Amino acid sequence: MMKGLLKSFTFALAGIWYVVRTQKNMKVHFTAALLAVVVSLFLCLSPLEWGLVFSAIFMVLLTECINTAIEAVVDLISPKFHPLAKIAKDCAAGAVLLAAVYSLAVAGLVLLPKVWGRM
Ligand SMILES: Nc1ncnc2c1ncn2[C@@H]1O[C@H](COP(=O)(O)OP(=O)(O)OP(=O)(O)O)[C@@H](O)[C@H]1O
Repeated sequence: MMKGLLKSFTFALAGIWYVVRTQKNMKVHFTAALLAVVVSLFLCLSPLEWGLVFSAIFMVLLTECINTAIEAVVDLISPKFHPLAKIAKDCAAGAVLLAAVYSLAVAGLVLLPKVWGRM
């Protein structure tokens, strides 16, 4: 049981590492996440505000992982142009965009006013 769990965990980490290695957007997301955490540490956020910041960070990272998974499956099943393949890839990319907009909203509503207040 523990062995199976450890195996699944290793596969999941390999998946995340694949996304980091191959997707330039993921590198950008990780850099932005790190920056957001460092800035947040200086701003003495409340638990709720930390929750919003982490929800934004994880939303972006997990949608990028799902987007990469969908792209891989689509490329496997439909290497040639197909309207349904286009829908699948465009919708997956749309999910990442929505998550990015959410994270910008959190940055604008939670972090920016605090940074502004310290100037
Ligand atoms: N097999 C396909 N059939 C139809 N449209 C496709 C197909 N593959 C890609 N597309 C279209 O091209 C767009 C870009 O696809 P692509 O696979 O290059 O993804 P990407 O967003 O550039 O991601 P990445 O750079 O991470 O590979 C898709 O959003 C889709 O509109």
